[in-house]
Amino acid sequence: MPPTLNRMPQLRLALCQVNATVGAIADNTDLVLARAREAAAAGARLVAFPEMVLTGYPVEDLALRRSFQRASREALDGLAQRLLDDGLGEVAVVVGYLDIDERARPKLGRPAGSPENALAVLHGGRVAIRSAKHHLPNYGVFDEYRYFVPGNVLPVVRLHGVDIAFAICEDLWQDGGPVAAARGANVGLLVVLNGSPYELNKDDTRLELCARRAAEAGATLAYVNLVGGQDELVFDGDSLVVSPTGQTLARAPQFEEAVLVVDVDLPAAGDPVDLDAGDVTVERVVISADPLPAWEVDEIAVGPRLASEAEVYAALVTGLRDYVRKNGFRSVILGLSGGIDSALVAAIACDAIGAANVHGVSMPSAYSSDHSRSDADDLAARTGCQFRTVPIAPMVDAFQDALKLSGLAEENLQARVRGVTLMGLSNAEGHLVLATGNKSELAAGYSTIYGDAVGGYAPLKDVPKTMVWKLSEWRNAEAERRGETPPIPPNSITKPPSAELRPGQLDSDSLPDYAVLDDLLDDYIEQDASAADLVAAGFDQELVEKILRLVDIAEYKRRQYPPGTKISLRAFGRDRRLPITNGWRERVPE
Ligand SMILES: Nc1ncnc2c1ncn2[C@@H]1O[C@H](COP(=O)(O)OP(=O)(O)OC[C@H]2O[C@@H]([n+]3cccc(C(=O)O)c3)[C@H](O)[C@@H]2O)[C@@H](O)[C@H]1O
Ligand SMILES: Nc1ncnc2c1ncn2[C@@H]1O[C@H](COP(=O)(O)OP(=O)(O)OP(=O)(O)O)[C@@H](O)[C@H]1O
Ligand SMILES: NC(=O)CC[C@H](N)C(=O)O
Repeated sequence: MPPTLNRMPQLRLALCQVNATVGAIADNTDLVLARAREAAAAGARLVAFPEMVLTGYPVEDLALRRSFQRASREALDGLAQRLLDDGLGEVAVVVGYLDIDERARPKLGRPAGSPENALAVLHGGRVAIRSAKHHLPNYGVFDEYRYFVPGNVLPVVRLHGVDIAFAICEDLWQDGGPVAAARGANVGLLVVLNGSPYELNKDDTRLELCARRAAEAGATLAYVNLVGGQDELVFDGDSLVVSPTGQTLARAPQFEEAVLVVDVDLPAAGDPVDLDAGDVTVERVVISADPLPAWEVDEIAVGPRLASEAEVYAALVTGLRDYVRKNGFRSVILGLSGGIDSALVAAIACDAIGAANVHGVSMPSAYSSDHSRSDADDLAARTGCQFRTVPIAPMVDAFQDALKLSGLAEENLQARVRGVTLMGLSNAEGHLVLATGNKSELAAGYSTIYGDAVGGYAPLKDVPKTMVWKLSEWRNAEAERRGETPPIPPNSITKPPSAELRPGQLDSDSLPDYAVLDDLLDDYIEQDASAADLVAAGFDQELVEKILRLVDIAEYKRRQYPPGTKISLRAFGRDRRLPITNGWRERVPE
């Protein structure tokens, strides 16, 4: 860094969007150390990691275990020492971790020793300052009041002549608290550690939020987020830096690990002032008061944004890849019906873990069409996945001889024999079974429980059927653009959907057109619209009553369905918790 004329103090900061694994404290600590080394080698003086990076996020009830709390604290102290031992003692490193509040909190009804969602700034081999998250999210997928006690300290560090405040994720989303206190404390930089899960278009919301909060704090805002999958959640990274005037100074790629190194000009720290901090206590520590010699700041580095389909597809690939990898699997298996759902799941799986590790099984029954076999065959040829055929008619016949089922019971037998077949092959060969159902089917209960609903992970669980078609078309077009073979057979995209459980069966025999169904479901599930709202919005009353009833009575199926990647504002699972035993039915008033 050649010295030039200094106007404002400068700082090179690094935002490390890393893929931590929940519970794997030792591995996460190694990961932090490796990325901190990389950032320091690139000249960074402040290196920031996401929320609870040492434990992974969200830790759920692991937060309540004393042994886990202690391990997190020990990892923090060990990390401070290892940074020093590695010659990084002069670099300030901020990490999120699980801590313990030693005070009793009688007003909250919490004893001494309650868990905290905390951050610590490490410098010179020790913890320079620490604090706990103020605002605990308790909506959607979050349950933080169940675990944590809130903090009330805004930590401010003077580093190379700049005052820097730190906060954690939800602290940014709520008015007041740390952001307002940062303004009162007259800081030049606000660093926010995040564990913010992906939802479609959330990157736009975050950018707008960061710009607004930077203006409110009167400070440059650095936002660092996790990346990678954790059960039903996917973290998309999207770390960024915005100036107090709302200019995006840097932005990391989505769904990839990255160390975003950014040079920022920041106002020199003045005498400490703590105006109007409300309920927040400002704690200050000086690490280094003198500014660094100035240098030419790097150009603005703003990574390109993904279009909607590309973004959702990347989320689904990331979610599946990390579920497979983090749970110790190497391969997956799924039934290939020649239909669009199983074709898209296969394409996602091939992109996630490689076609050689994806095992497709065609399981024709007496009612299977010729195209169900030829389209499945075509998919295997296009993707290069492993492929075999297991005819199920003899097994179905054996059950039928013993049980003499008829109607729906007989139809569902085929789906159940396929479930048994896939689970048998999973047990024997060690593959994770993928369920292929989409959000529209799951909403309407249109799947056979313990049949095609068996599996360990369900990639399309939060993807409505109309989006299944869009993603398939996008993935094929993307292949064409890259000069590759489109993975999904065009016939699977264009043919009418059918469960093929009886001759000539079509989804449209039981369900309305998927475009209408998805619109209605979006209003009912994502917006909590009532039956009256839906009729007022123009949906046919009979259809509204039929579909809402189907959705309500299928809650038991959803509870038993495998986990799958969340991509929407309200995914089935933690985002939408309804009683199974439920006497409430939505009706249009007379
Ligand atoms: N509240 C409750 N709590 C716990 N269990 C409950 C329950 N209500 C019913 N059940 C159980 O659930 C059973 C009924 O559920 P289930 O056996 O699934 O059967 P069911 O929902 O009646 O039928 C499956 C439907 O899904 C369609 N399907 C099947 C396969 C694939 C596809 C596709 O396109 O992908 C569509 C099929 O055409 C049919 O319309 C009952 O026999 C009972 O044992
Ligand atoms: N003949 C078959 N061979 C292999 N698997 C099958 C077969 N039929 C159904 N399945 C499995 O059961 C799932 C449910 O498929 P089904 O054909 O009943 O309706 P779907 O929801 O339209 O799915 P798809 O679009 O994949 O056909 C399929 O995705 C597939 O995994
Ligand atoms: N971990 C958190 O506090 C996340 C909450 C926040 N509203 C988000 O989704 O980004």
